[in-house]
Amino acid sequence: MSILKFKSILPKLSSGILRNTLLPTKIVPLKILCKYSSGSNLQTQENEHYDRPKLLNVHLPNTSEPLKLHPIWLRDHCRCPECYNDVTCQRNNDILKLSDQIAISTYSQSDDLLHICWSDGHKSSYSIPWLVSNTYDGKYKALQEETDRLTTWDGTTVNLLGLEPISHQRLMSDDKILREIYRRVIQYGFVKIEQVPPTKLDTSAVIERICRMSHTVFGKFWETGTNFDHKDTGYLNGYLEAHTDNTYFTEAQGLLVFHCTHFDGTGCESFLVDGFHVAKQLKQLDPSAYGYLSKVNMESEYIEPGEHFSSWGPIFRHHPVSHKLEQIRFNMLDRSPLSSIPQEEVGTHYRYLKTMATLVKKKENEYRFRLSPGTVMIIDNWRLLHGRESYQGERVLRGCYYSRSDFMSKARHYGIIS
Ligand SMILES: C[N+](C)(C)CCCC[C@H](N)C(=O)O
Ligand SMILES: O=C(O)CCC(=O)C(=O)O
Repeated sequence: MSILKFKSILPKLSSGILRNTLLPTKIVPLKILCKYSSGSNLQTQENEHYDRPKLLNVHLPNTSEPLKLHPIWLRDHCRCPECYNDVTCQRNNDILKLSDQIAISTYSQSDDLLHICWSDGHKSSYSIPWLVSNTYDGKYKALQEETDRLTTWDGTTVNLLGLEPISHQRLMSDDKILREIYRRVIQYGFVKIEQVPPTKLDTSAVIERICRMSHTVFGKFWETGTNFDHKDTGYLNGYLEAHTDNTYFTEAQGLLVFHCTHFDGTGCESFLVDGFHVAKQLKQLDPSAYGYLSKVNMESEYIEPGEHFSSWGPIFRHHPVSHKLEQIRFNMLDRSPLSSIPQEEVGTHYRYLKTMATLVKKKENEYRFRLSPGTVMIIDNWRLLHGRESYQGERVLRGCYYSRSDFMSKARHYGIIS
């Protein structure tokens, strides 16, 4: 086993709220002094095998375990212009040309770079902070151990978040506010933009300034209250219990944007429920209900002339690596006929579903307010549930969806998630 020692400080740790704490936000130029280990530390394993190769061990300061690097991984991750196109940020390599027999001929170090000459004559240089933050130990394992840093709330604590209003004028003139908008959505599940002129043009300009509108079956920039061009209760004036949208899409739209541009009537109070808070309550109240609703697949559907959407999944969906709660799919109106449960077991199913629905409907969990002309609201549709009371009179609600992938791409760009 080859051993390489680096004596230095570790790269600065990230401050992003959802970032893995072990990952550097950027590669900080480091003064790393490389000291090769003495003869006794330089070991060569006998019986080298494809899965038990000579690993290059890089000793970093303040860590007990060395960073272990397999030659084939290192050769595959060469970032030279021949192997990697840093304009397209894509690899150039053909994986089948990557030799299993590849071996390190020599290695050296200068500042924070590790240089390698390969047995095939190729030369590579790697930034050591980059190696730390892109390998199993530095990234994947850290992601598995990540703790939740979101701020969940109920109907009382939501008023204590102390969020400064964000004005239309500020949004349209100050690029820096965009990061804050993304931060609030990720941290709290919603954000409001105030003093937006209640016109179609101004609403769409606000929407487009933040992210791309998504084009779904409902169109891009939709309007309700004035038409019934999609056969959904959202287009009518009745009571809508708290729900998430698009439980019937394979990827539910990530964010919802609402702007009530006209209201002349009575009723129509809106409410939001922090589904992640409800999840915590359920876990505490009835852990087996939480476990069940995290596991059992339910089908949801949306049907209108010419369309039939369907998707399967549990109510609580967890991240495949961190196992943290990632998405709530909860819309009791859009449930398909229940076929995923043998009839003998449906009693338990309804009992768990009702336990969850009771928590969702708990008054203490609801953040109540009126959506009124001037306020554009962005809501995390993977976390918050939204609803409204019935109303009489005239109302125009405009809005759009942002896809999860699009919104998270920007949040990552702003350094809020990793
Ligand atoms: C938001 N907008 C009015 C366009 C569509 C509403 C769709 C509501 C539907 N029941 C669902 O849960 O997805
Ligand atoms: O009309 C509203 O305020 C909410 C509509 C709604 O819940 C929906 O369209 O999903």
